[in-house]
Amino acid sequence: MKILTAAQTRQLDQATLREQHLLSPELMERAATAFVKWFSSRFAPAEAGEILLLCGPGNNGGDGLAAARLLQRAGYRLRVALLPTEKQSADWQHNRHMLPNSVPVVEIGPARLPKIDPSQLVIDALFGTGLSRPLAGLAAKVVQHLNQAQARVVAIDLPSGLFADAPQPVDSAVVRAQHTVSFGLPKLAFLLPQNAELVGEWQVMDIGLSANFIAEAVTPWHYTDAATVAGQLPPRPKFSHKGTFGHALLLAGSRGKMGAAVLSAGACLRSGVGLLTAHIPGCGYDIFQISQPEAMCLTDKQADFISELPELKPYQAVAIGPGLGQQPASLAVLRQLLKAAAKPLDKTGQPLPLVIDADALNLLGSHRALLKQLPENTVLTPHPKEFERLTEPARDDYHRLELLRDFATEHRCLVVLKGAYTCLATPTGELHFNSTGNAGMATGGSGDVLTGVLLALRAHAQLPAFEAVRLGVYAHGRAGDLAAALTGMAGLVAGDIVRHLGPALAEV
Ligand SMILES: NC(=O)C1=CN([C@@H]2O[C@H](COP(=O)(O)OP(=O)(O)OC[C@H]3O[C@@H](n4cnc5c(N)ncnc54)[C@H](OP(=O)(O)O)[C@@H]3O)[C@@H](O)[C@H]2O)[C@@H](O)CC1
Ligand SMILES: Nc1ncnc2c1ncn2[C@@H]1O[C@H](COP(=O)(O)OP(=O)(O)O)[C@@H](O)[C@H]1O
Ligand SMILES: [K+]
Repeated sequence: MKILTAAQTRQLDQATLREQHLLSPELMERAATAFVKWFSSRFAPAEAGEILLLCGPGNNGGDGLAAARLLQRAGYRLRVALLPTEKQSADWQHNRHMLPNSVPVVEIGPARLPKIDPSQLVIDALFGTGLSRPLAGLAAKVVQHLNQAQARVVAIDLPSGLFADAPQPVDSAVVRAQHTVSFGLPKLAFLLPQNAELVGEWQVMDIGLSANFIAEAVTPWHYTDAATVAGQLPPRPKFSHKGTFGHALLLAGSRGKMGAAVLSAGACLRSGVGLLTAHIPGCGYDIFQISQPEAMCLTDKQADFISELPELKPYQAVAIGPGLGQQPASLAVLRQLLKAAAKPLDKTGQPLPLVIDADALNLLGSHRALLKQLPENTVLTPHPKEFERLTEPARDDYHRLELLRDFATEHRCLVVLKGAYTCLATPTGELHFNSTGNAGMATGGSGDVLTGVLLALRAHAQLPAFEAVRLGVYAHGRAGDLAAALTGMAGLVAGDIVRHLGPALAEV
């Protein structure tokens, strides 16, 4: 699914009107109907009490007025407060005329702010994608008044004052919504941690916008949902054997962190790899062999950390990093690996697929000259702190996306910036946000599991690099969701994600 800018969203509305021979009030009616469908599925009229609808001057306000009419017809009680302006949009005026007189309407003024009860439901239809500058004056005052009231707020399309696709100055007035009900496609703003408390829980409703326009729209931003990855995992042919699905090598673990190696290995095995060999420090031999009997195991001459790189010929992909530690000898192994992987090992002429995680990323961050040696399409899986060590501190989440895009294009690699909407950056500068996963996965070892999943999928001969990583990130989050449905979020541990990888991959 694509994510468009606010400007493209307006063009999309226009393209839809042209293509479907609609009048613009008809499209607004679709939006309002979709909003009311969501609203009535969440709040029964009796539970909603008297709703306050705050209405701005543009089409977002127009959506609000149309929704007010439909809500009243559906048995809800509401009053409307209008933000005064010199001009209102044509569709706003149309819906103002359509609003029955039985809905009380008042005009807001500097000395006439609407009374808002903390227990009240408020619908925010002040501003949407047409916001052209940060809110000031009376509009800002209304938003601050609303936020102070601590009422439950449902925003139409966007919390008012929030830009759909760009940061706003700190301290600017933005509605804090508990729910945001948007139309057509998700907005970039919904996916960034800095906006979480403004957007709340969000939902996108289908209003039949032009599929042709969306297909042709050029955007770096994408959203990976179930439809994106459906059918992407190649089926296992009847006569396949363990050699068909690749032999993966995992370099992981150190004293006290053998669990990372065990979790990664388990995830790799549960993600369909044909064979897995782990190279681990001597101290981990019993731990590893007992907990992962399906994997083969090579032990390092060092007891507590990894200091040797095994012969790479047998392997179709290598992952390094989970629980590795940052010993100089392990850094030397990473150096050798980058050098060896860059030289094509087989007749395809492709470099050996690598997945680099955790301490291997920290080693790259403290020896940045090594970044120049990353083979093309290497997968890096930093969380925001690890990413900062590879680049620089970001001013905000939007700046972090810029740094991410620049990093992936400069080093021609696939960077998985982990988080609530994990963002995969590609060598061509695309950013793919993942839709699956939950806060239960914010627990030690979840990232090690992801490394194992990606290792298995990069070892799969029939999966191109980008598709493998996008699919792996999606399946990892989906496994977390399936696990949390059983354990609850607080009770979820990384091993639960491993146990649900099978069903998650079976779904796609
Ligand atoms: N087109 C369609 O058919 C559909 C559209 N849809 C709906 O339309 C919404 C977009 O509508 P929109 O483009 O009219 O913009 P909207 O967000 O209402 O605000 C624009 C108004 O606010 C003003 N304004 C801006 N910034 C301001 C500020 N800081 N402080 C004060 N004023 C400010 C601006 O004035 P100006 O910038 O010209 O000064 C203008 O008057 C979209 O979010 C969705 O809800 C759906 O119904 C689907 C079908
Ligand atoms: N709030 C969240 N919502 C969705 N996924 C999350 C959330 N928090 C963490 N995750 C996922 O869990 C994993 C955590 O990785 P990481 O921070 O490396 O953990 P660890 O180092 O303990 O293994 C990432 O894949 C991340 O996307
Ligand atoms: K709004």
